[in-house]
Amino acid sequence: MKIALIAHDKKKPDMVNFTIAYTNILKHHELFATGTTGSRIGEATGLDVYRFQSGPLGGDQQIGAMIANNNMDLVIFLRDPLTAQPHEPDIIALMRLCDVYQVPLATNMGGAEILIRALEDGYFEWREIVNNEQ
Ligand SMILES: O=C(CO)COP(=O)(O)O
Repeated sequence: MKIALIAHDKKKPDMVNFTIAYTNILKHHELFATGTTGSRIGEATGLDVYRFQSGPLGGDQQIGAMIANNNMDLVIFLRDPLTAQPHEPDIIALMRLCDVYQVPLATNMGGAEILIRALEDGYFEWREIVNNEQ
């Protein structure tokens, strides 16, 4: 599965801890991230992560483009709900595209835990059907 990992600055420690905890699951999948999040994950876990631009420089939009091509199976986006982001329109657009294409999206750690366990337990097999229909 193709998984996008994104975290706002105050949530990056949580994302690092999450990816350390679930390295054994994540290593079986294709990982994509916005620039700084991807660096932090790579340094902490050694996982192979394709890095797009940093979020404020267009990284959310690049991941959005993958979603629009139905080329992303899961998005884990640890958002900071308490800090204004200069690129808020890009963030909203990314989440909207997840809704357009029925891509599972977690925006906090609670959802991320559930989705990663669902992935491990095979609940994402329906995505293969979607992907094979393309
Ligand atoms: O701003 C972001 C998502 O909106 C994240 O970008 P970085 O991973 O480059 O910090």
